[in-house]
Amino acid sequence: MNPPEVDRVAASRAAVAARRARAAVKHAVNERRLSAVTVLHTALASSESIEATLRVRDLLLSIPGLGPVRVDRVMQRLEISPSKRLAGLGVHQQERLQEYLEHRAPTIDESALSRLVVLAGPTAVGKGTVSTFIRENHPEVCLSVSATTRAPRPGEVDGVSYYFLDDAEFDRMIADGEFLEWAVVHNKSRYGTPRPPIDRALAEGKSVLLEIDIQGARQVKEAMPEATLVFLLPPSWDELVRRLIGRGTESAEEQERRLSTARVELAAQSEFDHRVVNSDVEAAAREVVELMRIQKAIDLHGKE
Ligand SMILES: Nc1nc2c(ncn2[C@@H]2O[C@H](COP(=O)(O)OP(=O)(O)O)[C@@H](O)[C@H]2O)c(=O)[nH]1
Ligand SMILES: Nc1ncnc2c1ncn2[C@@H]1O[C@H](COP(=O)(O)OP(=O)(O)O)[C@@H](O)[C@H]1O
Repeated sequence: MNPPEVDRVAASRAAVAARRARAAVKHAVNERRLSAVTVLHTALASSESIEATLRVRDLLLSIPGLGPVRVDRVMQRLEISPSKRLAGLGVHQQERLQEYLEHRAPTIDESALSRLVVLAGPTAVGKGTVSTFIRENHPEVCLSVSATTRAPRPGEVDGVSYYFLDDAEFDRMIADGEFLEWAVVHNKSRYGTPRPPIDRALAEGKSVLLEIDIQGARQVKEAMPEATLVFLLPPSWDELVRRLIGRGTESAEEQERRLSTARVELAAQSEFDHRVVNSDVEAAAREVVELMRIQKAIDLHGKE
């Protein structure tokens, strides 16, 4: 290699190394191992630092809870051009950015809790069918897998449909505080929402959907008031009865018991933030996902 070529190779290696270092900083902010304010301070302290070469836009985008639309709006308000790097900020821009990062950028709780949506409704209204449709068609939505003491039905897979536990293991999880909520449903089996996977998903900025009963929905609202509660309704009472009987998974006696619970549950619909009628599975699923999007937008943009 002649000298100019050696220079070119060295320069391109240095560029790759700098790109990797910048990506590592953004990743650390995204994982909340490093705060965006610390990155700004490091950049301002030394124009030679990797942090100084970060674009403001990329730094903002690495903050969980900030999407491109909101970032563009924030930058416009801070009067910082999209291509600006941290090292190139004027004094007033630095002050405005610092003030935003310290006081107005989303915090862990704000970005996490707002994306928790609970789907509840009476037995056989189609909660399972609608949430399965969402799981299969909207991979961006994280579906919580509940734990239960009831026996698996044919075709149900442990860890996918539910975590099927015995009473002792369920007791242990209650004692260890591992449930966000739990309840005895239909006066029979216990069902609960394991908390750690939800905290993890929310911390990663994902939307989480819980398909649980009404007692559980109330407990979630109590524990996390920011959660959005959606009530799934049948097109009519007769259709609900038809669906329960048509599913054929319960004895006549069990069906009676569930229908009497359903009457009480239908009366609770006014406690919910939104109501969705499940006439058509795809349309109902779309409506629920749309509500999650709208809710996310309100939570994120409404705070600006
Ligand atoms: N509180 C609570 N309820 C749950 C949970 N998981 C499922 N359920 C509810 O338990 C009820 C019984 O569910 P399942 O045994 O699948 O029977 P289904 O009612 O016939 O669908 C349904 O109303 C579910 O919404 C959970 O983690 N917590
Ligand atoms: N929109 C719908 N139209 C017709 N049948 C439906 C619809 N949604 C669900 N079902 C049927 O109703 C029955 C009960 O649905 P399921 O999802 O098990 O209810 P849930 O989980 O609320 O108890 C199932 O047989 C399902 O195939």
